[in-house]
Amino acid sequence: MSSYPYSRPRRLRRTEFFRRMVAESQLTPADLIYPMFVLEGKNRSESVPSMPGVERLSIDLLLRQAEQLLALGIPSIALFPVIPSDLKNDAASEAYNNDGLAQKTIRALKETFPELGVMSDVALDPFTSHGQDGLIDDDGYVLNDATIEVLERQALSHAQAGADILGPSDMMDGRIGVLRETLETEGHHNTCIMSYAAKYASSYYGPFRDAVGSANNLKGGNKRSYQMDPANSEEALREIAMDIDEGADMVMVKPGMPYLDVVQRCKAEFGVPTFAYQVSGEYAMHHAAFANGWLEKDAVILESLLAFKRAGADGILTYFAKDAAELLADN
Ligand SMILES: NCC(=O)CCC(=O)O
Ligand SMILES: [Mg+2]
Repeated sequence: MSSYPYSRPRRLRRTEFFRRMVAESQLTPADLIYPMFVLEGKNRSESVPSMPGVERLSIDLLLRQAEQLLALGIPSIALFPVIPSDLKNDAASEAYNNDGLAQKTIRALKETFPELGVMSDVALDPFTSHGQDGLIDDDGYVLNDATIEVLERQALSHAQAGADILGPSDMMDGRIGVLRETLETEGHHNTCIMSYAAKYASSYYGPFRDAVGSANNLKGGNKRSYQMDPANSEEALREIAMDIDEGADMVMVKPGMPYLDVVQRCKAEFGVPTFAYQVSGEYAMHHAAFANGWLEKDAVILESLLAFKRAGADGILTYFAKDAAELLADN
């Protein structure tokens, strides 16, 4: 490499056409997955105060939104059901109800918009009375293998409903292998798994728990006995390696921006389709700054998402998906 004055990096920054010619990463609507919250009923929408612009929608309204997302070029949504408390119990039995809210929504989406990818959440926290992602023993410890048996039934019901992608977000050990095996045995060879492979016990999930109404159930409890310690990244690579080995088609790191180092290491080490989840707390803090006029909304949304691409992510789950796709269409 030659040095100054022969080399002047600013030459390639002088005009927009130069900057575009040498840009190393690009953000497109195809990189975005939009998480959506669905509730029972008709013509119902509820806002989530800690997530401005995010709404819980009944199936009819969700379908209308889905149409807009398709028009914007967003390839897939991630679906999260909001379950009324009288359907929650310690066994999470509503999770595998074939006529449950998630299952009904998946069917409606796939019937109406077969060209829109639907990813379902495989985890028990929306369905347990205690808000943990699994079954618990008398001490409140989340049981690994007993939980997997319920996840298996839940996953199968989602696959039968037509989900394109299962997103196990629970962090039980070994669940990817069990789910893959069940899918194969039951003839769902083409149902994909995007594993929440490195999901951290993060404090950035608060607004999501407001959105699905599990914050109260959790009663100040935490998920540190199964989700990862924010201190660790070697362990993340081991977790990801295990999930790939067990049959995950795609892997995810979560949260997003505070964990971009993990995203980068994952992509560099394994070269598999790698996704990151820009979680509710990241969305909320951006919005708080926008509302105060402290950050410029449009530019910061796009910069925050481009950062994931630069780190090596193939796609981003983000509540900004619609905003970003609209901005990209305008550009
Ligand atoms: N299993 C899905 C989540 O926990 C989402 C978290 C968030 O957006 O904060
Ligand atoms: Mg694991």
